[in-house]
Amino acid sequence: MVVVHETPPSRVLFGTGARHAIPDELDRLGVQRVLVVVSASARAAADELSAALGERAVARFDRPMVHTPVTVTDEAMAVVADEFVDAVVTIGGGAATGLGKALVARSPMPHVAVPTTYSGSEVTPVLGETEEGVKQTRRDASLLPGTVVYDAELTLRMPAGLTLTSAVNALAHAVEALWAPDATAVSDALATEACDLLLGALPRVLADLGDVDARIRLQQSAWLAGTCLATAQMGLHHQLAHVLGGTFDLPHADLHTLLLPHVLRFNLPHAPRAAARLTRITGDDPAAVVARLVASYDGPTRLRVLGVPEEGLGAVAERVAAAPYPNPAPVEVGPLLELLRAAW
Ligand SMILES: NC(=O)C1=CN([C@@H]2O[C@H](COP(=O)(O)OP(=O)(O)OC[C@H]3O[C@@H](n4cnc5c(N)ncnc54)[C@H](O)[C@@H]3O)[C@@H](O)[C@H]2O)C=CC1
Ligand SMILES: O=C(O)/C=C\C(=O)CC(=O)O
Repeated sequence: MVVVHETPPSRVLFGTGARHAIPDELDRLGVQRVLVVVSASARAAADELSAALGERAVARFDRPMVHTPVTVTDEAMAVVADEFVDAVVTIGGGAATGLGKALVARSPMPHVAVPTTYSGSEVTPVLGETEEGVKQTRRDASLLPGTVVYDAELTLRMPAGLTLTSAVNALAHAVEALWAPDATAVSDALATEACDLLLGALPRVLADLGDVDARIRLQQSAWLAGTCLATAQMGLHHQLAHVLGGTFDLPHADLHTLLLPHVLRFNLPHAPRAAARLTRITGDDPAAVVARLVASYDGPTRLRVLGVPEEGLGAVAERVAAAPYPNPAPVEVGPLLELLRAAW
């Protein structure tokens, strides 16, 4: 069998204070009319950037939304057109990055992504968009942000809950790369290092949210994990997150966090290589370790608490089983419904 490994070409500026290099990066790109897309949490960083850019910061859009609803993208596209925007800088979580990608898909232009969570979207050519409650996810090289700026100083105020769930979102990217049918020596190496680094750094950060060194390590693991998502195919875990998230408009990272132990339990008996690596890293049953980690920091553990109606689970199982993402365990309605009921 021949597997194809592609390394997506992103340029990464990494380091505390890296955000101050954004104006020079925009000079390098030769752009003049910049739209700043910003999550509510990153207003101060956007103000700082706008002041540094002066007249080049022609517009700001501050309402990116999780799961990238096309109605919100349409609003932002009107700003792109009205202001003759020729580049977008996104500062914030995966919702801001996703909106940047959706704009680039409609109006090709340079995208500088400045992530403030661990979603990893900034290094992937993946975009999920939601229209009328249905989330469609696609992959295209043109969606990958050209420049990524990782500045751990922008993550120091991330609360414990988001730190935990966003890091587990990253962990899920690495875990699924380990059992992906197109895993390669490179994706295995990235995924193994991502899991090891992340599981070491996360308890340190949760013990001291302002520990810059541990935050840097978490950001490095998110970068590695995002790169796994960029190169290897997603499986059942991401598919469940996308179908549930799009259908019930749920918080993305919370959903990943509560699903991961269940999907690990479901898949690991069918994925011996991934099981061996994860057992070596965790020193225990990987599903139990992740479940304990989430529970001990009061993370989300029940779909019903997120607001998913029990009677909606059957339709989710049927939709996923009708067109499953590639997955080591067979994806059939009955076992899937059991998994969902356990998570509910
Ligand atoms: N295409 C891809 O490769 C990927 C896409 N995604 C997408 O990204 C979105 C989820 O992104 P997330 O980052 O989980 O959440 P998010 O972008 O929705 O942010 C969640 C909340 O956290 C706040 N926030 C962000 N950074 C913060 C910080 N440093 N301190 C305090 N608050 C902060 C935001 O303002 C928001 O209220 C979903 O739409 C998901 O589908 C997620 C992973 C990969
Ligand atoms: O589920 C994830 O973390 C990875 C991919 C997506 O979320 C797709 C997207 O909404 O951009």
